[in-house]
This record gives sequence, C-alpha cells and structure tokens, in this order.
Amino acid sequence: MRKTGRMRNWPFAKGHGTHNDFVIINDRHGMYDPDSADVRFLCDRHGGIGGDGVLRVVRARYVKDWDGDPDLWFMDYRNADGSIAEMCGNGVRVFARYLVEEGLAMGESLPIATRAGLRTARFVHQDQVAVEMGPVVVRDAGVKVELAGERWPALSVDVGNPHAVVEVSDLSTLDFYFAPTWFPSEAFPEGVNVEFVRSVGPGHIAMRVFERGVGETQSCGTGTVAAAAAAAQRDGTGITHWRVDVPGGTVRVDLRPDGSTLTGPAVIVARGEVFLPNQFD
Ligand SMILES: N[C@@H](CCC[C@H](N)C(=O)O)C(=O)O
Repeated sequence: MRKTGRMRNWPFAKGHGTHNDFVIINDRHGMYDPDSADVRFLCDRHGGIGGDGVLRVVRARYVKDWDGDPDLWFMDYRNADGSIAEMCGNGVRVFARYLVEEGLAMGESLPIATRAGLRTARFVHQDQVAVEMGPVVVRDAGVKVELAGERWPALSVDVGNPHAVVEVSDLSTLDFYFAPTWFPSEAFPEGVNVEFVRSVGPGHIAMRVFERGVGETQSCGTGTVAAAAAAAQRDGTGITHWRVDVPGGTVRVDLRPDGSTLTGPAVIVARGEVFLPNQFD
C-alpha cells in the first residue's frame, strides 16, 4: 500500500459555533466513514480545509453500536487529531443548523443522536441555537492540573465527555506551548479537556480551554457547561443561569438538577468540494 495523489471528491461544508470550527461531511447514505488520516487532512489548516474537528452527518442506522431509533441523524464527531469523542456542544448546534439549511430536517426542535446519547436542538432566534445537554456530574476527586510549571486543584466534570475545570485569577498569562497534564494520570484514562476559568461576576465567567485531541480552541461547548457547573458548585449561591465568555464569543448555560441547556451561535460559512488524498491502492 502506498500513498498516491488525489482521487476522490466529496462535498463538504464549513461551520462554527463561537469560532470552534468544523468540517462537515455529508454521509447521509453511510458511504464514507473518514479514517483518522482523512480527518487529520480535512482539519489541517495548511494542507486541508482546516477545523477543530469533523462532523460526519449520517443516519444512525449506519453507526455501529447505536441501538436507538435508526432514522435519527447521528453526529459522528471526530477531533482534529483523528480521535473520536462522545460529544461536542458547539458541534451539535452547527450540526442542527446544517441539517436545516440542507433541507435534511425541519421544525423548531430537532433530536440528534450522539455517542453520549440523544440531544435536542432548538432554533431560538437569528443564529442562536439551544441544545439540551443532559445531566452534568461534578466531582471533587482530588485531581490536580499542571501547566507551565504551575499546579491547581481541578474539579472533574462529566458532560458526556470528560473535563477538568481549574479556577485561575488571570487567563491572559496561560502558556499553552505545552499541553496541560493532570495528576493522578489514572483520573482520566481516555484523556481530558481542560478548562481554565476566571470569575467575572455573579453568574458570569470567562474561560480558555485546551481540548483533548485538538489543543487550544476558541471555544468548547461542553467545556462551557462543565465550567458553569463547576463555578456554580464553587460559588454555592444557587445561580442557575451563567454567561460564559470564551475567546471566540459568548454562550449561555442554564443548569437544572436533572439537566442543562447550552445556547449560542451556530453558522455555516462555506460549502465546497474536497479532493481526498487516496491513501491505499
Ligand atoms: N469542541 C467540543 C468538544 C469536542 C470534543 C472534545 N475535544 C473531546 O475530546 O471530548 C465542544 O464544543 O464541546
């Protein structure tokens, strides 16, 4: 097997939610499941299209291990390094926007299957989409996060995917040249997304994130929910509505005992055709 030149053409779209950006692959008939080399190519900002991840749009019936309604649209999310993640909060809003713009779904409220279970997206106004994100589990498991020689205690938060949330006093001095590490390492055997959060005021935080499988991104939707839930636990005043500022914009997180809602923008910015390198012949 050897690498050769270009071979297959495939339609794609590009979209983002608070500048967390995605290459969208329409695979409605289950004909093209990108392998990790394809995902890395699609997400490559210099040699490919460029994105923090890939959203493969596919009917749930074509997804191995999905045992729910086969007719649902499934958000098959991949990180830029080719790894698979359970859930993507910005991605699911962009996915919903894409389905409607492509005429693949309609209505104000849209069920979307993900590896973390069913999520429902609702079109609110203009570019805003609200997604029911399910329950958020916050634990203080004695985890510490280290970055550039500094160590902080972190809360472990499960939003369908894993997060470690750290409180800091200054976001501008964080140095992401090297990835953050965590202790004990067994706390997150599958890796973790790390959120650094600064309190701005009551119900208002700012955040930077270093995503598993990507690096620093302009935003992470599940991360904003994790950060708000961790801030609510630390703050203890019972605030349930949170404004979360990220480098790429602002989202709103609503917390309930049995679930959470993430509301933020989702836009499609391009459509085109990509020439996929032929890896095997
Ligand atoms: N950017 C996403 C999260 C994507 C997955 C994450 N990197 C992981 O590996 O869990 C979001 O908006 O939630």
